[in-house]
Amino acid sequence: MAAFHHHHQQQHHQLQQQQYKQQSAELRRLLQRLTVASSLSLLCFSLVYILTGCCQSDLQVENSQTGAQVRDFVAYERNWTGLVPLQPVPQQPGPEETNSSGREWTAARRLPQALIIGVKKGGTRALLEFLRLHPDIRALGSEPHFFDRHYARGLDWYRNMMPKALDGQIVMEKTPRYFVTVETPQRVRSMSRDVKLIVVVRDPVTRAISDYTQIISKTPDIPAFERLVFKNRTTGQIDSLWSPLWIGLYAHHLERWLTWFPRTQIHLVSGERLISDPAGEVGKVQDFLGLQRIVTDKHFYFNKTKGFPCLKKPEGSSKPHCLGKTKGRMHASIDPAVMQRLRDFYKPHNQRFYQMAGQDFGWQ
Ligand SMILES: Nc1ncnc2c1ncn2[C@@H]1O[C@H](COP(=O)(O)OS(=O)(=O)O)[C@@H](OP(=O)(O)O)[C@H]1O
Repeated sequence: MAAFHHHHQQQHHQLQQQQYKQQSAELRRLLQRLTVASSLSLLCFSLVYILTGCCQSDLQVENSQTGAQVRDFVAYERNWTGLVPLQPVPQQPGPEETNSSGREWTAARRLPQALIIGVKKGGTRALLEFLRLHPDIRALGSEPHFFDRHYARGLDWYRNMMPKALDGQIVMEKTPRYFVTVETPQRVRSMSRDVKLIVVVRDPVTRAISDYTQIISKTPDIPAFERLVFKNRTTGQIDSLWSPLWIGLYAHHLERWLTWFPRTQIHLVSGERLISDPAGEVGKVQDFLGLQRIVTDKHFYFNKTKGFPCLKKPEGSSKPHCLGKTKGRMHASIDPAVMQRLRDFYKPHNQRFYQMAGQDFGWQ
């Protein structure tokens, strides 16, 4: 009986041990699962983080006419708003975010009140970077191409692209292609009838060569400039529909804008003077925007190596800074006879443009 009792006790003990082992195995499995789950979620977070970074830079490239150009200014991308959510974010601050005078304390995203609409290769990047020194200007670093390429995404998408701005600050962006795209003026007007428009213009012949220099740097196999400018080389007929020449027909493009906006709402900047007297040209833009002239001579110095004005202290940095390598590059040398033919071609167009502009830009 005692033996039976002992045997029974042993069996019970073994059973208990087995149960205990089973339980601890289950616990271990649970722990393992927990570890795997938490590692997985950590991995997911890391992935999302990395992807967010990737999308941001992809978008920057997509949003510029030239990826290189945006990369030139990566150091300046302090206003960049990060990954653009397709869902609108709440724009109005809550009551706790306004002070007793009703003025907003926190910055909010707003649609732009000013646009640099052109012209490609006119000096638009230089102007935008100079204007960014002004504390009352908040400018988007990249080119959003909203009105010409991404219009279907809607105004909420566009607003979310903009940097946050305080009350009284002017929000702006630059997309040089707006000036020459047919549908743009009407679309801009339907966003706001009061928006201020800025166009940097430059001698159309030099501008065309600058444009061509960029094109050939990306597609080295294209024919020579001298071949592309002519529809028929023997008759000397110019191919005015070739994009680098088409863009330079400023009077034609401005006329279109003037059917939607009064002349007073469009400010023309001389691309040549923006180089020879940046403070003077930026001064006039500040007047046009109704801002105090805060960006002045003091902000610029002439960099002899670069051959262009540079910033003593660009936004968010204390070091002097010039624009990147793709700005102010050596142009392809062009047959002087072809240059002359182009000057003759543009002469009447330029005269008409000077009349509309109410100023002579002094192009040959
Ligand atoms: N300060 C300063 N530094 C460098 N470059 C300057 C500057 N001011 C004006 N420019 C002229 O800007 C030309 C490029 O124009 P954009 O910025 O409008 O080009 S783009 O349309 O955005 O590609 C660029 O054209 P290229 O000289 O043909 O490279 C410059 O002549």
